[in-house]
Amino acid sequence: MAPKIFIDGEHGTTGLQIRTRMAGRRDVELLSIPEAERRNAALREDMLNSADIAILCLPDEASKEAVQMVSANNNVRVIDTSTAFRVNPGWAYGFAEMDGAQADKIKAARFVANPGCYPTGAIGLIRPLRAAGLLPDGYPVTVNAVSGYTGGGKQMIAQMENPDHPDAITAPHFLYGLPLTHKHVPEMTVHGLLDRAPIFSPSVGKFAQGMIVQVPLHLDDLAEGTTMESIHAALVAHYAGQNIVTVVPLAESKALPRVNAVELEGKDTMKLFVFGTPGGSHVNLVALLDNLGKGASGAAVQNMDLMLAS
Ligand SMILES: NC(=O)C1=CN([C@@H]2O[C@H](COP(=O)(O)OP(=O)(O)OC[C@H]3O[C@@H](n4cnc5c(N)ncnc54)[C@H](OP(=O)(O)O)[C@@H]3O)[C@@H](O)[C@H]2O)C=CC1
Ligand SMILES: CC(=O)N[C@@H](CCC(=O)OP(=O)(O)O)C(=O)O
Repeated sequence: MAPKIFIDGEHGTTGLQIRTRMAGRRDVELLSIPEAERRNAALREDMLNSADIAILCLPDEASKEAVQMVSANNNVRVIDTSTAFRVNPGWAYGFAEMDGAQADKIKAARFVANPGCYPTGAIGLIRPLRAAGLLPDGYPVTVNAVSGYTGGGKQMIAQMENPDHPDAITAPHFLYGLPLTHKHVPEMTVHGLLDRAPIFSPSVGKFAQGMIVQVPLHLDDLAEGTTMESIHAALVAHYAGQNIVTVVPLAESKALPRVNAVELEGKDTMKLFVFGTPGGSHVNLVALLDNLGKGASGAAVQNMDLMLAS
């Protein structure tokens, strides 16, 4: 019998994209509730407890309630796409490529926390350098990013797409998270293996799906002898043997005049770049992804497939 999957929040931005990715699959059975009943708690509880895997695409508080609804039922495994459980040690962090053991942890887990979109880029760049000893303790990491507006869910989509919305946003590109306390900072710190929280400055552009995450570094303050080439080599070694996260060859990135935030729209992969000048004193590490692909729905389906393979 095909495993049953229930997407709680299936009519929201992340949920809909997961549904699209599952369309036509015969190896799983999708349980579904009509859109008008999406907040019917009794019906949701029933569906959640009938699933082999429940994928939660809800705000944090609703996710916590959904987890409560299945906590006594060991037959149900959970993938949560919210921020609620990402630094909870009882949950596996759903970034399979972040180190060699992570895919097996996800396969075996009952509870999997799907990473945030920005942390996927930031951790993807930072963790291999921490693991290789290139990024020393105490280094003041900064993370600057731009996201497509679908990252803000249904509400921001309406603000960006509907000029008559009472809170319509007309800016083509805006900074937010200005108090520097964005909810993704703990996750970047813990899974980036950082001993100091990074300064994180996010922004949104007037495009639906796509994301650039930048981590600029001073080579003089890294482990002695670290160069642009050794950073690139560490990333290449870290991501060897899989095809979701690719490290762009230095010769290729050197020839690029610009990086297009929407290049990976609709794709579930991530590209990493190392920019700088050979012999120079600075590098800029860049991750390119779709906030709804490897940054959310694509990662959730990848995690579901790992869990089903266990
Ligand atoms: N968008 C993105 O790029 C990413 C999103 N995420 C996370 O995924 C989760 C979902 O976000 P997103 O899809 O963007 O949000 P949306 O607002 O687009 O969708 C959320 C869905 O959940 C429903 N919902 C809200 N509260 C409840 C409740 N109490 N009970 C049942 N259903 C409820 C909403 O219904 P209603 O329409 O009635 O409000 C809506 O259908 C969030 O935790 C978000 O942080 C993670 C990574 C990236
Ligand atoms: C553009 C935008 O608003 N983005 C969201 C993050 C989207 C994401 O990664 O989702 P989680 O909330 O699940 O972490 C934000 O900054 O809150």
